[in-house]
Amino acid sequence: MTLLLGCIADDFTGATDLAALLARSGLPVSLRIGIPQDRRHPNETAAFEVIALKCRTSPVDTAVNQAHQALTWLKEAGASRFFWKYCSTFDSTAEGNIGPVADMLMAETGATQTIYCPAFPENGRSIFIGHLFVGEQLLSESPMKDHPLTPMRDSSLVRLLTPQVNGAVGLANHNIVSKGAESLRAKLAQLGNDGIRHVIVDAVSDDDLRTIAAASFDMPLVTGGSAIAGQLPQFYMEQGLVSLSEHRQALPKITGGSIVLSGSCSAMTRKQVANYAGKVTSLRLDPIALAEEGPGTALEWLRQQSPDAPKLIYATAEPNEVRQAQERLGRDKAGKVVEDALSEIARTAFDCGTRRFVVAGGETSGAITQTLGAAHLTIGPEIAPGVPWTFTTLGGETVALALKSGNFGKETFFTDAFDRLETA
Ligand SMILES: Nc1ncnc2c1ncn2[C@@H]1O[C@H](COP(=O)(O)OP(=O)(O)O)[C@@H](O)[C@H]1O
Ligand SMILES: O=C(O)[C@@H](O)C(=O)COP(=O)(O)O
Repeated sequence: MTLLLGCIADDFTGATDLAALLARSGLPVSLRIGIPQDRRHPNETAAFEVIALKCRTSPVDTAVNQAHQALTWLKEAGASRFFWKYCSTFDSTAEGNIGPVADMLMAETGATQTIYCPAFPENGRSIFIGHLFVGEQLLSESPMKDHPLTPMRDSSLVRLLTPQVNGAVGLANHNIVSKGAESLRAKLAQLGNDGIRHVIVDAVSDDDLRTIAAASFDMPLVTGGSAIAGQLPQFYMEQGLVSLSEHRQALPKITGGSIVLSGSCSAMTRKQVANYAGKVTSLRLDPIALAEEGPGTALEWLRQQSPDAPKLIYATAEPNEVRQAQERLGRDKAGKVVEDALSEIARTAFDCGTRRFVVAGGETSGAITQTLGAAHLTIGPEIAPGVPWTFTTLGGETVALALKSGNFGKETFFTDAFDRLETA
């Protein structure tokens, strides 16, 4: 099939989010974990190929290098348009690799200008006059200010992006976008004439995103959240680049035990963990104990549980508890001991017969998915906006895997997830 858009995502929950929104078009989406080792002939690709990297918190050189390898694979597979997916809350370390990756992708794809649009109105992320809001709060006043790895303390996307890119950053604000695609195209052209290659674009609604997609679908490179990507397929169809085929893949029925593993400390995950902990057997992990003793106690606990009983294992904690762990261990080590422990727990759960996994947290999902050895995910039904069930094969067994972004889903998400799988 013609590969319409080659996509690179900076984390795994972001990749499944992107895949879910592209899949709403009814066109085939393929999600590959890490840089694929095999080459693909253009006939063997889906309309949308997503490559999931785990580079959100990586140093610039590492992220640029990985994204370059992903781009090379996508080009060889036949892509001529590309999408760079980062978080709808623009998560980035102080050093920041969103801009450097975009600069590299522009150079390699011949893009003279690109847009930055992380807005995801369905999940409460909007951009107004270049400022990112989470619900009704500015990003810097939202719980994202306390993120364990990427605390976001500024809401101005222009200010956040400027030190990360070569050249100035422009803004196409809501007054422009609300006047329609021609107005936006004219603004982009004017900024381009002024030498501005990086443009933040405001969006507060799906209508705005449709306007932005209408003005940018033919750019070699578009960057942003999943929601702007989700608007692109209709324009490819309108251009006659692809048409909907009747063929829909049947989804597998998965039985076998279930587990929720949470390393996310995001505000919504904290509520979801509290909700689910009241319903199933659960175990809480302490990063300091993990650093001193390893995950042996948790693995033993897991082996003692009935394989069929639903269970929850989590390191999810309040911001002050995260701070304490980070003061004792350092930010990176605290994150890593939790990610390593949850990964080992996931592997043991699989060995004990677990076949339905829900993982909360982007970094956590990356660590667990890599440890389980998943290489290719098929996209299933959406549980909540941006969180689909996915299916993969591990050791000859089909496994259902839902990778939940920290702040996505309702309070009852974990129960919703297993209910959704029953009715899929
Ligand atoms: N109690 C804790 N103390 C310190 N760090 C933690 C704790 N629990 C989880 N972490 C780390 O916090 C990070 C959360 O990031 P992530 O998994 O991406 O979640 P989210 O999607 O909510 O951002 C991970 O590196 C995880 O290992
Ligand atoms: O764009 C989004 O918000 C998500 O797709 C995403 O990337 C979330 O990241 P985590 O909260 O780290 O899971």
